Amino acid sequence: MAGSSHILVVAAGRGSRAGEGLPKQYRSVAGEPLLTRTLRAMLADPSVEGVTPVIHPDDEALFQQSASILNGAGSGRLGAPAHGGATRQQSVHAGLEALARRNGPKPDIVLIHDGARPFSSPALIKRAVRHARLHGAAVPGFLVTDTIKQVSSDGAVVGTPDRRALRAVQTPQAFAFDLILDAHRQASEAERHDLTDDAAVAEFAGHQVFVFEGEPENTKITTLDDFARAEARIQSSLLDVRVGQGYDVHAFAPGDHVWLGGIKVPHDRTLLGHSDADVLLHAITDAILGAIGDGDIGAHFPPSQPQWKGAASDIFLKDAMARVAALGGIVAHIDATLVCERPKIGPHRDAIRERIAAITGLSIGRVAVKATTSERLGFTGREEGIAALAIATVRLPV
Ligand SMILES: Nc1ccn([C@@H]2O[C@H](COP(=O)(O)OP(=O)(O)OP(=O)(O)O)[C@@H](O)[C@H]2O)c(=O)n1
Ligand SMILES: C[C@](O)(CO)[C@H](O)COP(=O)(O)O
Repeated sequence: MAGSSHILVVAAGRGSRAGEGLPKQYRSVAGEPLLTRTLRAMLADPSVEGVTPVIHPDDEALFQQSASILNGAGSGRLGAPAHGGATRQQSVHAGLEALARRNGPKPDIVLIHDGARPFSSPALIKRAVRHARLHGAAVPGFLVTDTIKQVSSDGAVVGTPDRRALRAVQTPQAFAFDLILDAHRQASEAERHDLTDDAAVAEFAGHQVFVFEGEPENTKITTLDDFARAEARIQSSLLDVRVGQGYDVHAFAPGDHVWLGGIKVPHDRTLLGHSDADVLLHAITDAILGAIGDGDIGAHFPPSQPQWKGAASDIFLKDAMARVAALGGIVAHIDATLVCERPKIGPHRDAIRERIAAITGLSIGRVAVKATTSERLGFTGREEGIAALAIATVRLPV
């Protein structure tokens, strides 16, 4: 019987070659943090029992934000993050030790993947697991098509290896768990911290490593140019543009605040209805679901189910975002209008936009929130309730 497999995603680096700013794994690529994309790719194969991220201790909040966008999309199999070290090798070792300390059985197979490689396919994960079972230590690679030169420090060519014997290797690298944990322990005890991949760690410990077919598209995002290429690649595949609309109404009742766009707004009444009655988030959620033809908020979160009573509505919006991401798409833009006499929305507009941007992972320039009165006409004019309308633009792969 096949045993269990687990994936370690190392994401504790500082991204120094990608220039200043956030660590590269938390920067946005086509509207989503790079690490969110990588984690989703790793969670895509349901036969993998779990995915453990290895992060820098300073990045807890950034990590939680990136992981929260996954919502659904296999995220139940995302484990608590381990803390990495000063080099990739030390981060992998720390992650393996964290897995070894876990309660319960250890995985038979562990795949070790760079957080900076968001483009791996589920087929590559399956191939990696299969070859690890076959050989104990296996890495994805492909023939090099350029001639490779060995050079001395002054740039003088000192050799031209036969390229037929060369392979460019990538991740996920796949191993029997005990083999690679022991190899990392040996390298660490020998104070070898300069090994640039886990195959080299296994080789150091005397194991035979095999190469299986990798994916040229499975590139690593290392420099700013790589970010530009990744962005262009994702954007150019998203040519199926959809527009969805959402509309929602909630009635006023006695109370002292309303939830609008994930912000608690003081008011002399409250809103009644599904969850926390956040009429704005409900309309936006329905607009996104409409764009992908996937029902509406009530179909996925029936008001008859007691767990949604009083629930914070960001859950529903994150779920809709995850449904778009699961189709390989992005939400390009949200435009929403609140219709009410009171409370006045202007003073809260920026906070609401920021909150929606944080929930969705969109930049604030892609979130518009407007408000209007209905000139004292109709139920909103009589201050019996608030209405919200929203439009979402979604881009999906063709
Ligand atoms: N101390 C480190 C260094 C790297 N990594 C991870 O290993 C992967 C491959 O490393 P690289 O692309 O070199 O990332 P950085 O080390 O962040 O980049 P740089 O070398 O430019 O600083 C990345 O997902 C990175 O986060 C890690 O977990 N811990
Ligand atoms: C592990 C790796 O991605 C295989 O190609 C590569 O060695 C990582 O190198 P980095 O300098 O840590 O990015």
